[in-house]
Amino acid sequence: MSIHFRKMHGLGNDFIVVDERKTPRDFSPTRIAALADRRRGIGCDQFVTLTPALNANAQAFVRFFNPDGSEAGACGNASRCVASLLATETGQSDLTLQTRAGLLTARVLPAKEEGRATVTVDMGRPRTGWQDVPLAEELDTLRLPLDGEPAALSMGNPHVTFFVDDLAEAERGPALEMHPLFPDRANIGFARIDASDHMRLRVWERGAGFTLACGSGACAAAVNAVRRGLAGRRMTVEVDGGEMLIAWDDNDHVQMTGPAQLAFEGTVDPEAYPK
Ligand SMILES: N[C@H](CCC[C@H](N)C(=O)O)C(=O)O
Repeated sequence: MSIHFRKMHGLGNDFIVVDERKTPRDFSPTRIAALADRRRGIGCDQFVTLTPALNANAQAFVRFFNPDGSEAGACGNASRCVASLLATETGQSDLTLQTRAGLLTARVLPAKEEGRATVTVDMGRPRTGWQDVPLAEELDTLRLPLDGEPAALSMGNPHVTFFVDDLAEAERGPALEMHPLFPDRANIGFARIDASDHMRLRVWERGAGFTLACGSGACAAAVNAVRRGLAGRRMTVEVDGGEMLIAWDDNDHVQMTGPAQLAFEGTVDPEAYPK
C-alpha cells in the first residue's frame, strides 16, 4: 500500500519525511536503509518520521534515521524542514517539536519564495560532559587526546570538532567516526575559522558520510569554537550547501537559523523494499 512522502532539504542536506501521525508504520532499519539508498531507493541523508507527540505542547514527535538505519537524537536541518512543514499545515509560525533529545521550539519566518522558508530552531543546550557525548572514558572534552586535539560535545547527538587550516583533513572522518573513544560513533566536523564570526565547516556524518550541510554539526562547531576562545557567540557557518547563522545565547541555548525547502512530494510502496 503506497504512502505519501515529502522530499525536503536544508542547504542540500536532504530528507525523506513521512507523516505517520494518522497511521503509524514503524519502519525497520533495513527498510529505512533501502528507501534512503540513492541507487535502489528514493535516496536521502536522513529518513524522518512524524508520529503523534507524547507531549501536549508539541505538534509532532520527530525521529531521525541515518541511511545505515541507525537513529540519531538530533538533526538540525531536518528540524527546520519539519517546522516549515508544520507551519504550512497549521498556519502557525511558532512550533514545538518533540525529539529524543527533548523539546525543540522553532520559528518559521515568512517564505520569500514558494516552497522555501527561513527557520530558526532553538537546538537547546550543548552538553559538554564526557558521558554526554559519550566518550568511552573520563576525558576533558575541550581537548581530546587525538592528533589535532579536537573538542567534543552533544547536541542530542555526538559531535567531535577539529579546528584545521586545511579542510582536506576531513579525509580523516571515516576512520574517526568508528574510533573506540566514541562508543556510539560520532559525527566528525572539520572547521576552519576565517574570522571571529565566520567559519567554514565540513562534516563526516555518523551513519551518512559527507553531507552538504549538518545543522547539529554547525551548532557543535560554533559552540566548540567559543569554548576554545576561537570565536564569538554569533557565527556564520559556511558549509558546502550554503550558510547558517548560529548563536549561543545567554541562556546557554543554541539558536540555529537557515533555510528549509520542499523539493517534491510523492508516494512510495514500502512493501516493494526489503523488510
Ligand atoms: N548523522 C547524524 C544525524 C543527522 C545530523 C545532521 N544531518 C544535522 O543536520 O544535524 C547523527 O547520526 O547524529
